[in-house]
Amino acid sequence: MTPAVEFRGVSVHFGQTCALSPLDLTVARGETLAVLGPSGSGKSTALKALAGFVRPSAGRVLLGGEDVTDLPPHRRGLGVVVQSYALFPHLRVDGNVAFGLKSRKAPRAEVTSRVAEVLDMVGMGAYAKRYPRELSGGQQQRVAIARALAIRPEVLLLDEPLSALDAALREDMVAELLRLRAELPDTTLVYVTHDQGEALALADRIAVMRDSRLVEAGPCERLYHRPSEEFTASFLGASNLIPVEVIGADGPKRVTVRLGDRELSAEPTGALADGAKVALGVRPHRVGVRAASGGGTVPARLTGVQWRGSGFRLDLELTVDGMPPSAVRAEVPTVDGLPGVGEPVGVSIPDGCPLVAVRA
Ligand SMILES: Nc1ncnc2c1ncn2[C@@H]1O[C@H](COP(=O)(O)OP(=O)(O)OP(=O)(O)O)[C@@H](O)[C@H]1O
Repeated sequence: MTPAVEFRGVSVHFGQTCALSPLDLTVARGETLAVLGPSGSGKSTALKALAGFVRPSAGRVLLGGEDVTDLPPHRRGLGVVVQSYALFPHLRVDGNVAFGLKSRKAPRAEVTSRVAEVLDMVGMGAYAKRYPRELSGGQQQRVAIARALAIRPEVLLLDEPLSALDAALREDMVAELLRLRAELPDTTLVYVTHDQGEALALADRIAVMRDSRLVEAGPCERLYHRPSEEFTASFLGASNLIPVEVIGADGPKRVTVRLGDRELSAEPTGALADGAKVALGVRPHRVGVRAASGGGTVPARLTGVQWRGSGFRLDLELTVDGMPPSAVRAEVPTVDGLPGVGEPVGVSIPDGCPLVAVRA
């Protein structure tokens, strides 16, 4: 089927600065793609190239199979929501939401019914006559989403739509976006965020970006549990990357690795070339910490303890003979029975963690 969105070798330069290295990426109709990456990784630039706000230096942008690279933003038929709400301050809520329909010369009756419909969709039906300044941040962002949806776009672009809101409100808004998503099964969503929680909650697939490049793209579950790239493992789920030595393959999906004098079974996430430097990706909550080393544990030193309310974050340094000290983070429910900071401890790592090939 023709993809709803297609980037074909799209790159963007601002003078000497490369803001987007050639990007090849497709989004299927009805799919939610999260574009995830740290600040300055090129996420917004990719979205702006798609929306028509910046012109690619090379490559083509296609919507529904049609090349729109040379079309201005308003002729691309996209809905766009940005971080800063960008509502028109002099227009009431209904005026803001009607704006796109009026500029498309929609009949008055259609404008009225559609405005009421989308405001209800985002739970803002009772606020139609307010001005943006009379609304909270979360309410303004709901209106911005309603405004973007009013023209029934096939593709809705959201650029960090929740980042101006406080943490509790962001979680409520994610739940609302999921509900809205279910009401619009055919609409394609491209959601730019630096927040992995939002990406995992909302997206079908994630495109991970770093340094103006696409690192890898794939279904959320695959990227979270079996990332191919070291950066994905550390950024998505804050995996520890523990250097290990591969000592044998037990089939295509299992290899045995050695960490000190411990042998562990691990799951490879891609082809392992001879001599590849590999790391075991271990989430902090899967790292076990005990008082003394021995008994199947890896020797380590406790370097820091932080109480986080629901549990503790422990910073550790693996002290394996023949290996440089390696920092590891653990999340544990209790520190009862553990020695103080600076003391030796034993770290246990479960079988079945993904093995990430690290390029030398
Ligand atoms: N108008 C511009 N002129 C020059 N450089 C730019 C411009 N816009 C972006 N860049 C640069 O391009 C790179 C990618 O920026 P971009 O805004 O796409 O990143 P981002 O991942 O969206 O970051 P953030 O989450 O901070 O918005 C950055 O190095 C940025 O400084």
